[in-house]
Amino acid sequence: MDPAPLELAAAPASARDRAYRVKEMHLTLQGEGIHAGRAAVFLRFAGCNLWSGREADRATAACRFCDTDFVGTDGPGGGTFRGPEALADAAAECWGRRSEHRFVVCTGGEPLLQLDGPAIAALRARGFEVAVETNGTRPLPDPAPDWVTVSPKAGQPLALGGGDELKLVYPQPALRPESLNALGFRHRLLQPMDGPAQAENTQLAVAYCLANPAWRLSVQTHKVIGIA
Ligand SMILES: C[S@@+](CC[C@H](N)C(=O)[O-])C[C@H]1O[C@@H](n2cnc3c(N)ncnc32)[C@H](O)[C@@H]1O
Ligand SMILES: Nc1nc2[nH]cc(C(=O)O)c2c(=O)[nH]1
Ligand code: SF4
Ligand SMILES: [Mg+2]
Repeated sequence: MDPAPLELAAAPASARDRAYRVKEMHLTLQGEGIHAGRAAVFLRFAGCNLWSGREADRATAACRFCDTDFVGTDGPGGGTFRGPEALADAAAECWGRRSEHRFVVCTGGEPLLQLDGPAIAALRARGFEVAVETNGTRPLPDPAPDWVTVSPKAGQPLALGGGDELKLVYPQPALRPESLNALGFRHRLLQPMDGPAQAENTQLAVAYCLANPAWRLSVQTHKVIGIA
């Protein structure tokens, strides 16, 4: 049998053997929310609990407006990473040698199906501030990410009652922004739903923010400037 290094032999099997399935990993600018414009490694986990990712299933999925391909591990920088250290090493390589302001955005798919405490600790150990973009249906790991963005989906109960930013894709007729007022978030944003009605949805979001100044607009800036 192949002997494991001592420190790995001492670690629990779950942390040592954990395989993370990643659709893509690349350096870009955060396009959305309060951190829009900030350089970040985008770590996009494969898979979601609200849609299979297959177009044939979209019309019957719990979340039907998704703008993202999160199926498989075949994107740029994607793959299966064995253990938190391998995952964090790949993110550090993506960032490059610069040491300051390291920022990783864990997204998906639904990142909280895979992102666990050991992965967050390994990313932090490499100097990263760790952000997550989640649909809010799963609890946070321990240690928790440094920045939590929750984007709730109509009809899907929230497991998270607060966070750093609430980013509601708008409009979702069965999920009015007012119904989220009691939740504990530092920032509240409306992000116009992309798709055939994107221009109209943007006007609706602008009107809502003008009438309700606790909310601000989140434009998907990466789409405007044509980066990933
Ligand atoms: C692809 S999701 C992945 C993270 C997580 N599953 C979630 O839904 O928050 C990343 C962000 O894109 C948003 N998003 C997805 N489809 C969108 C669309 N058609 N228009 C605007 N935002 C969208 C999500 O609400 C979320 O804030
Ligand atoms: N540039 C850029 N910013 C983003 N912010 C959230 C994104 C996501 O898909 O989670 C995203 C994305 O896909 N690209
Ligand atoms: S929950 Fe997020 S990743 Fe899943 S289908 Fe909806 S927008 Fe896409
Ligand atoms: Mg995206």
